[in-house]
Amino acid sequence: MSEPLLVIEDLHAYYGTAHVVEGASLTMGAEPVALIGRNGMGKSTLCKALSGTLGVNGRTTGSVRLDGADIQGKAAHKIAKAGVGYVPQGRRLFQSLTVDEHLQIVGASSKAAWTPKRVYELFPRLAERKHVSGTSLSGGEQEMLSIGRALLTNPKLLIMDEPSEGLAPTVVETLIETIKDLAAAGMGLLVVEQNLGVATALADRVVVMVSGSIATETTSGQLLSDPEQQKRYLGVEPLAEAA
Ligand SMILES: Nc1ncnc2c1ncn2[C@@H]1O[C@H](COP(=O)(O)OP(=O)(O)OP(=O)(O)O)[C@@H](O)[C@H]1O
Repeated sequence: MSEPLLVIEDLHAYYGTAHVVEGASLTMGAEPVALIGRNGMGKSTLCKALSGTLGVNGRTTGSVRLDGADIQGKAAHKIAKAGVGYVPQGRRLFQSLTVDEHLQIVGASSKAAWTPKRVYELFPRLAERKHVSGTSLSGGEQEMLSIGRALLTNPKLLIMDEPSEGLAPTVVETLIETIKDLAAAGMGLLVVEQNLGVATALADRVVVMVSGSIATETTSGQLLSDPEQQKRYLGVEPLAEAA
């Protein structure tokens, strides 16, 4: 039997003395998983811990395996090389770099599955804005660039932190279709989403983070049909049409 795509066991993450992820465990295959939870529960910190981007004060313990390879506590570039693509919350682009420079600095091999050319085919809008500074793009274009940059590392697993944040509904719809296509082509997807509509459109399996660990899980169908669950897990008022 082959190993599951991602196995997280008793993962802890700290910023200095702040203990934020407190024993998170999750096993997932290539099927998309949405990670939800109220504000401050540690979702972004878990994403950072998995991608090696906690920063200078960050520290992790526990076990994280990607396709059987130990990636816990490794440097970000090694984790990327092992097959984790990370699209951070807020996109993290550079004002001093153009769209094209953002893609070129990844240093993707011209023989790799994902090249800048293929990213431009996926997002023609980026091709039109090739020479524009990363931070001059619209929110949707910035998200495309952040995704494109992550794809250039040819990930087996794409971790996305709040991809729909701050985007107009029509832009979100297009984005959902693109992300679904990537997942349908076999890329694993772990997506943090506070937007219930987006989370449930992207994944059937929904895991819930409470106080630094994965407390429970549900399905999109159950979540959408149960306003109580929505309130409990997300701390938001239920979707009007879900009642
Ligand atoms: N760099 C940091 N240093 C110290 N504490 C931090 C740091 N970043 C986040 N935290 C704390 O860790 C906790 C979890 O934050 P995190 O951003 O992971 O939660 P979240 O579930 O993603 O929340 P949100 O939905 O609001 O983004 C919060 O109490 C936050 O204040």
